[in-house]
Amino acid sequence: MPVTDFTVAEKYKYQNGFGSYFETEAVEGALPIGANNPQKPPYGLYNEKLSGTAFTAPRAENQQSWLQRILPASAHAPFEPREANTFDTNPGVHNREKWHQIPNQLRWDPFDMDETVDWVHSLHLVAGAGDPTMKTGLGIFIFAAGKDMDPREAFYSADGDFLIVPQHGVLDIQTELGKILVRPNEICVIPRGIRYRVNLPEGPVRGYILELYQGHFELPGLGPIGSNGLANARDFQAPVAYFDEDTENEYTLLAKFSGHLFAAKQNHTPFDVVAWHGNYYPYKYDLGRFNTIGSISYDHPDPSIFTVLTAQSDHEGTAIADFVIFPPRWLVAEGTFRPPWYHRNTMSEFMGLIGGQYDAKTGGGFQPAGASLHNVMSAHGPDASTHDKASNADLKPAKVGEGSMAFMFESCLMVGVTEWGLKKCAKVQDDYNAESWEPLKPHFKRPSPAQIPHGSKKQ
Ligand SMILES: O=C(O)Cc1cc(O)ccc1O
Ligand SMILES: [Fe+2]
Repeated sequence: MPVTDFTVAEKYKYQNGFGSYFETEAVEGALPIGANNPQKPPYGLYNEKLSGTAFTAPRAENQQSWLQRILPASAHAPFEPREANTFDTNPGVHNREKWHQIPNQLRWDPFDMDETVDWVHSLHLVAGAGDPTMKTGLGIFIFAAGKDMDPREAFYSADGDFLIVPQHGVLDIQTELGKILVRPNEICVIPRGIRYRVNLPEGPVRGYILELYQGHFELPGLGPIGSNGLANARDFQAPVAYFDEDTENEYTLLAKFSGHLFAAKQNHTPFDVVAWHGNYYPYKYDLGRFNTIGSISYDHPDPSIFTVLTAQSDHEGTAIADFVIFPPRWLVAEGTFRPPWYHRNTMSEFMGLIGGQYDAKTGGGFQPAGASLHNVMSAHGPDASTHDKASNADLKPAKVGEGSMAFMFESCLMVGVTEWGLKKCAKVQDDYNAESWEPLKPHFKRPSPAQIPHGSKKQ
């Protein structure tokens, strides 16, 4: 069920639609009419373009917004490196950190809360591929924070778009373009460059982030499903313009740039956008609104039917990142082994669990706030206890995943694991294979020799 049903009063106002062209004014008349660069913009504001794609990107892909603000984003002192020895989320490039490329199936126990840090310092890169300096690939982060960001700080990532999946706690996000409240079972996307500040109104938070170093997320094509279904465009919500007015106090702008942290001072608030229009903006989506589609005859379909958002590579149908969910749903397939099949995938699969239990792993080792990684061609599938139950189940219609939400970041890229992800976090389970697949028993019943025309030898 949706988190944001009609009975829950929302703290902030939104405008609805995915990829829509929005206009929003916190002060009526702040957007110039019929021009982007009038000699004298309304109310003495500055206008500023924020480009999310190359100027010359095809019209259908082009993303940008025009911001009407009290002072331009460039009005700050030069950036200085901050925490250069500790803040590095771009392994390989600066040689302090390196990727571990390993074929093992990996599973992590729930990641710890950390109440001592704010949003910026809560970001732990666990896995990824590519390089933000080349605008290729993705980074997968775990976040765990217990402190509000300083009210005089704003953060942005020049490296990519953040797809944020909270698992615990509430994120109150003030962005340049307005405010968004994000709770578990909701997600939000903060595109590259947008400045924001995260408050934690209900205490500690924890969750997952996919940072997309190339392109942007879009809704998957629906093919024969038709014009509605899966995540519907109107359920995506963008903030309305909201601004602070402060040109007296000192603020710090924090930038994540090639995985490193930089800081610059400025003597005015970064949150001074009075109005904006465009199609480059942060947005949120309530996973409870996903219209889940599945087999109503037989067989287990590909999980692509559960794709919420996709970011395509240059090869259509092959994603740099798919965000896929496994919501509560009815399984009715007849004569079918209903959980996921055993498989090896040319794509890599990183999974997390927001709450409840995932129907492919009923053995107990895949827990909320934990994770798993099945890399390119790393074999996986239901654990032995799930196989046993599902092979003998009475195939009545059954609701799976009640109160549960698992998700997958699926990528065509082989993902490496960081030193933190493999060792420092101390959450990798050493009994994943032993618990999941090694206990599987052969059930092969050898037919009579006449039934095996080409022969085979029993050892
Ligand atoms: O491995 C997993 O649990 C994810 C998954 C689910 C599914 O229903 C089919 C394929 C797949 O990779
Ligand atoms: Fe899989």
